[in-house]
Amino acid sequence: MIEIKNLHFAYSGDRYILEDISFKVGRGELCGIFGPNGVGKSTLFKCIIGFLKPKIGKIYVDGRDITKMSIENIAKLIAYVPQEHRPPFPYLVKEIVLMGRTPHLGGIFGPKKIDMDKAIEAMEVVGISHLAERPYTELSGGQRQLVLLARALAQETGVMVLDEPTSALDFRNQLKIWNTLKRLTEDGISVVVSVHDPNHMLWFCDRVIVLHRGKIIANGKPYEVITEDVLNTLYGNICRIKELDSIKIVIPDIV
Ligand SMILES: Nc1ncnc2c1ncn2[C@@H]1O[C@H](COP(=O)(O)OP(=O)(O)OP(=O)(O)O)[C@@H](O)[C@H]1O
Repeated sequence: MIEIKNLHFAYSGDRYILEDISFKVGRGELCGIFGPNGVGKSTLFKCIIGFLKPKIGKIYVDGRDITKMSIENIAKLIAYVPQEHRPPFPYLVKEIVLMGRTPHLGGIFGPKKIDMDKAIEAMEVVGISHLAERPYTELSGGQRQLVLLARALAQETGVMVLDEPTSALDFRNQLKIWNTLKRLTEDGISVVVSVHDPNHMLWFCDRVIVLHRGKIIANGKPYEVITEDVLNTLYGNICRIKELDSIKIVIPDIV
């Protein structure tokens, strides 16, 4: 469970990118963070994982204030899938996934069999076992996204934060990732994810937080939160919401 209280963040001076951000993500909840380019989603995620320090506010994971914790200790509680990651060295895929085990390794002894097994299992879940011996730097953007998800799975944390994890994926892999995230929530993991497609918010998330100009303008169940009014506020009048077999679907105005 993660709780953000009154978070304010500025890269410089007091020009706040994020202002008065407060929300909770319960155990086993899949929470979408939704908002236009540049609204502050990645910035929020970097605050949550301790890469950036909020000017004001607190972030609690299972009641522990992570704004006071080291990055190493935060990594035992939260796994992060960044938008993009380019390592300077052509590590093999299996080595990148094994890096997810780093917070669990004891001192100088390095990975044990259990760490290897967890990395292999994570690659199987994501469907990338066949890439294990390939250099990460030679993969396509979508394949790299899957590797980063496997690395996060291997980390075995109670909270996962994913920044646009499906942006480079084909249709089948997008659905696979959403199914994987759903399954994780069934195991009690809290998942926070940013995605640009409002339909994905409607169809897959339990809760949606909508950001506009650095503030939360809506927080609740996707069917209540993703409305034509909210989409108009974010993007102007470019789409409509229809219902098909009682499933809501956002349709662009040009169709
Ligand atoms: N290192 C930085 N220094 C100064 N400003 C930054 C920095 N990183 C991001 N910003 C600014 O902070 C704002 C929020 O950026 P952020 O990357 O968090 O947005 P986002 O919602 O994740 O966008 P996108 O959907 O395009 O990924 C933007 O105006 C961006 O220009």
